[in-house]
Amino acid sequence: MPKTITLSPPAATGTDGLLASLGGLLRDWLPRQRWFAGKDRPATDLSVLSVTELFPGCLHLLVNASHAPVPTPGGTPPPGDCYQLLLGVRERPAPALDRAYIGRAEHGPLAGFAVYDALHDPRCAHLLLERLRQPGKAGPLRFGVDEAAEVPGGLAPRLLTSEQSNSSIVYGDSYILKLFRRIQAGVNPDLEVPQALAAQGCARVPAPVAWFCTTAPRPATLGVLQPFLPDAVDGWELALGALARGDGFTTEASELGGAMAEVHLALAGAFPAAGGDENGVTADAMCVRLDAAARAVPGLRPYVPGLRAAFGALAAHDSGPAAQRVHGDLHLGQVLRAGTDWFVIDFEGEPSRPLAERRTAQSPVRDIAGMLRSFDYAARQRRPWRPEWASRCREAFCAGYAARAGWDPRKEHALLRAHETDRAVYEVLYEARHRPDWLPVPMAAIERLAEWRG
Ligand SMILES: Nc1ncnc2c1ncn2[C@@H]1O[C@H](COP(=O)(O)OP(=O)(O)O)[C@@H](O)[C@H]1O
Ligand SMILES: O=P(O)(O)O[C@H]1O[C@H](CO)[C@@H](O[C@H]2O[C@H](CO)[C@@H](O)[C@H](O)[C@H]2O)[C@H](O)[C@H]1O
Repeated sequence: MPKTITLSPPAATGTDGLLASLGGLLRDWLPRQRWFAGKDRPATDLSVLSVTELFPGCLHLLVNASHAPVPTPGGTPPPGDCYQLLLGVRERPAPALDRAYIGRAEHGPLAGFAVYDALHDPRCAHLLLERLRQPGKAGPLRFGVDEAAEVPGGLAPRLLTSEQSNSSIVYGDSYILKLFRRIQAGVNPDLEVPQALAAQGCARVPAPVAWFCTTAPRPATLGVLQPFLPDAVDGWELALGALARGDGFTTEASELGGAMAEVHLALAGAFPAAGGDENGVTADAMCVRLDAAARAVPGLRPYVPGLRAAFGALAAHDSGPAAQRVHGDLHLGQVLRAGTDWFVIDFEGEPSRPLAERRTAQSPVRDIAGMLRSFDYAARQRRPWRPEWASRCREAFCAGYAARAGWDPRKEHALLRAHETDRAVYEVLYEARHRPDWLPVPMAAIERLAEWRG
C-alpha cells in the first residue's frame, strides 16, 4: 500500500503552508482544465480559501485564482474565481493515476509527496460516496441526504471523461455525482431547482438524493448526487446521429418541446413569486453583455449595430409570457432521451454568469432560444450545412411547446430574436474562450441575426 499523508489536525498545516506546497503545481495545472474559466488570462495569484482532510490521503480544497488585470471599464481588475479541488496526496500514486497526476510538491507540509486529481482515484471516489451517504459535518463541509432515498454503498465509481463545465462520477450506473468546479457563494440552482421540481412531482428531472455544501469562506453548494439514467442518450448525440443517417428529427423535437413546456409549467408552480424584469431592463442587460463580448472578441464588432436593433425591438415590446425561473443554459446536451421520454438536466444556468442573476425570473423564451440555437449548431456539424433540417426541428419544437404551454413561441418574434441574439453572443464568447475552432458556428448566426429585418 503506498504511503499517504495524514494532516492531523488539518488546521495545523494552515492554508499558507499548503500554498507553499501546491501553489506552483496548481498554477500550471488549473489553466489546462476545461472547467477553468480564465483561459484567456493566466492564473497569477492563488490562495487557499479552505482545506479539509476528507479522509487520509484526500484533501478537499477551495482555492481562489485571480488573474493579471486586463483593461476593464473603469480600470477595475476582474475579481478572482473560486474552484473546488479534491486532491489525492501519496508518496507514489498507482500508475493507473498517471493521467490525474498534477506534480510532486517541493516545499511546505506536502514536500516530497505526489499530488493528483483525486476524482480519478477509485478509492477516493468510493470514500466520497460513503461520506455522502451519511449526513453530517467535516470541517466547514455539510453533507445532506434525502431521507426517503436509500443509496446503497459499494457502487463502482467511473469518472466521466467528456468535456464538461464540472466533473461527474457515475456510481454503478445507478447514481451520478456532479462536483461543481467553479464555486460561487449561494445555493446552486442545480440543487435548488431539481429539489423544487421533485417536490412538485415533476418526473422530467432526476431528483437529488444527496448533496454537500460548505459554510466557509461563504455558504455555497459543492456537489449533488442524482439518479443516473443508464439507458438515456443525450439530445446532441441523437441529433448528430439523425443528421448522419440523413434522417429528420421532428418527432423528437416536437416531444422535446412538449417536455420543456411541462418543465416550465412546473418551474412556474415551484417558484410562484418569481417577479422579473421589464423587457426594457432585459434589453439593456443584453446590450451590456454584447458590448462586453465585442470587447473580448474583435470579430463581433462589425455586427454590433445590427445586433443592437434586436435588443431595441425587445425594449419596445411590452408583452410576452410572464417571467419565471428557467433552465438558463438549455441546449441539446442538457436533455436526455430514454425510450420516448425526454429528461432535463443541469439547471446551473450559464456558468459564467453571477449566481444571483441566474436565479432571477426570466422569460421562458430564453430557454426556447437556447434550444433553437442548438438545432442550428447540430445542423452545422454536417457538410454541406443542412439549414432546412434545423428549420424543421425549430418548427416542430415550437409546435410541441405551444401545444402543451398554451402560448406559441412562434408568435413572439421580437422576444425570440432578442433572446436568440443574446444566446449567440454568449456562445461567441464561450467558443472564443473554450473551443476557438467552433467559433464560426455562432458567428454564422450572428451574421444572420445582425441582418435580419423582422
Ligand atoms: N441523471 C443523469 N443520467 C444520465 N446521464 C447523466 C445524468 N446527469 C448527467 N448525465 C451525463 O453527464 C453529462 C454531464 O452532465 P451535466 O450536468 O451537463 O454537467 P456539466 O455541468 O459539467 O456540463 C451529461 O451530458 C450527460 O451525458
Ligand atoms: O457545459 P455546459 O453543458 O454547462 O454548457 C456549456 O458548454 C456547451 C458545449 O458543451 C455549450 O453549448 C454550445 O455547444 C453545444 C454543442 O457542443 C450546442 O448544442 C449548444 O447549443 C451551444 O450553446 C454551452 O453554451 C455552454 O454553456
